[in-house]
Parts: sequence; structure tokens; C-alpha cells
Amino acid sequence: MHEVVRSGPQAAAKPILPVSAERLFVRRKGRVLLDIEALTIGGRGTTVLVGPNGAGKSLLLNVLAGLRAPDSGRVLWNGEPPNRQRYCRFGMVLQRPVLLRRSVRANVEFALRAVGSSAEQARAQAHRALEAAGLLALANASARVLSGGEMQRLALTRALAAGPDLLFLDEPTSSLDPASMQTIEAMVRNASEDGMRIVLIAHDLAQARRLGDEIIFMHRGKIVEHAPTDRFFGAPATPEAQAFIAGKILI
Ligand SMILES: Nc1ncnc2c1ncn2[C@@H]1O[C@H](COP(=O)(O)OP(=O)(O)OP(=O)(O)O)[C@@H](O)[C@H]1O
Repeated sequence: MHEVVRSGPQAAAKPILPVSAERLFVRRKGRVLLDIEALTIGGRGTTVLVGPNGAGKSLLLNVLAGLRAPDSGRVLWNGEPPNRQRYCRFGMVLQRPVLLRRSVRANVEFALRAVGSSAEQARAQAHRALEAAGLLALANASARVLSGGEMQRLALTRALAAGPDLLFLDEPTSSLDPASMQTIEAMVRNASEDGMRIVLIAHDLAQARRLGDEIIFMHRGKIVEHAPTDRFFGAPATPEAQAFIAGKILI
């Protein structure tokens, strides 16, 4: 679904992967929010970040995206500091998506034009993307009048349609009804199978199992486990992960 015709800056863009982090540290008011020794996101597939509220999942995603500087340590995109101009094959969908004050269709077309599609290509690609996402009936509606769940679906559709090499999703289905959640999960799975590298935060552990090739479990700002999905759920190595999977409160 994310066959995107690349030209201009997209065609010339350097590969973004691997994304790596070394000795990341963030502290606020004496509290350690992030303390990551080393992490590498490379290869293929989908990584799911899980962990209790306040574990540092969104913060880690923001730091890896270059949206927030750590107090110390560094993030590298293919060996260089994050630079969203140079590495334009990067996408991110935040928990509260930011949409253009235009129609649903125009939101997707704009993203496709930005990655080098011609107006005609963008129109056709946006049509297919909206159809796959079940949003075609809303194509001409203003993005501002969409419900929360519809906005989330549009933001995801737009991000997936642009066909980035790396996509970060912060709780992509948190406000979706079951049918929309299934649609979005199928879109994420297809994109992943087509080679898009995806890192997403999930609170729903069933979703983490369905979508994740590997799991990163965070607690108190640290990565406590980083393992293939089957191993994480089948044989969690730490008492914290065991308790978390069992639905117990971690403090
Ligand atoms: N700018 C900030 N100033 C102070 N504290 C912050 C700041 N940003 C994040 N935090 C704190 O860092 C901790 C980690 O937040 P983060 O949003 O990364 O957690 P999370 O694992 O994504 O949680 P949730 O599952 O609830 O979304 C939280 O305790 C939060 O209050």
C-alpha cells in the first residue's frame, strides 16, 4: 500500500537506519526519566515499546526522533545526529495528531507531494490510501470536523502513505473502535511486511503480540527487556516483566 513514487529530495535521501542511542540520560527535578545504556533499531520488522504509565516510552520515542535533546548521551541516525530535513524518509504520528486545516484528501495529498509525487500521482495514491483506511467517504470533509478516532486514522493513513523507511507511532490505536483498530493494524502489518521499519508504543498487550516482531519493555526510564515477541511473552526474564504481563501494578 505504500508504493510511493520518489523523486526530488526523497530519491536522494540517505538511509536513516540504523538508529542508535548511546548512554541516554534525562533527569527532571531530581527524578531520572530516561537512562538507556545502548539501543539499536535496525534491520526489518516492528518493535513494540511496552511498559507501565510513566515508564518513559514516549520520551524515548521523542529523543530517538530528535524532537527532544537528552541531558547527556547521543542519538545517531545512520551514524549522524538526527536531521529531519536530510533524512526525509522518517515519519512520526503523535498521540494527538496535527492535521492541516484542509480536507481529508488534501492532508494525504500534501504529504505525498512533500515526498516528491506529482499532483496526479498524489491524487491517485491518496485515493487508494483513503480507500484502504476506510476513509474515502470522508475524503472531502474538513479534517477539522473529524472525530478523535477519525483524526487518528487520517494521521496514520497520511504517515503510511508517504512511505517512510522508519515510522514511529505513539499509541496509534488508542481512540479507535474495534473495526478501525483492525484496519489500522492491518495497514501497519502490510507496511512492515513491505519493509517499513516501525516502532510503536502499545498499551494493549494483545496488540503488542499481534504486531511486534520484538518487544522493548521499559520501567522507570530503563530498558528492562528487549527480546523477540515470543520470548518476551513466553519466558519473560525479569520479575518486573513477569509482573507487568500478569497485569500487576509496577511501582
Ligand atoms: N518535560 C517534562 N518535564 C517533567 N517531566 C516529564 C517531562 N516529560 C516527561 N516527563 C515525565 O517523564 C516520565 C515518562 O513520561 P512518558 O510520557 O515518556 O511515559 P510513558 O511511558 O509514555 O507513559 P504513558 O504510558 O502514560 O503514556 C513521566 O513521569 C512524565 O511525567
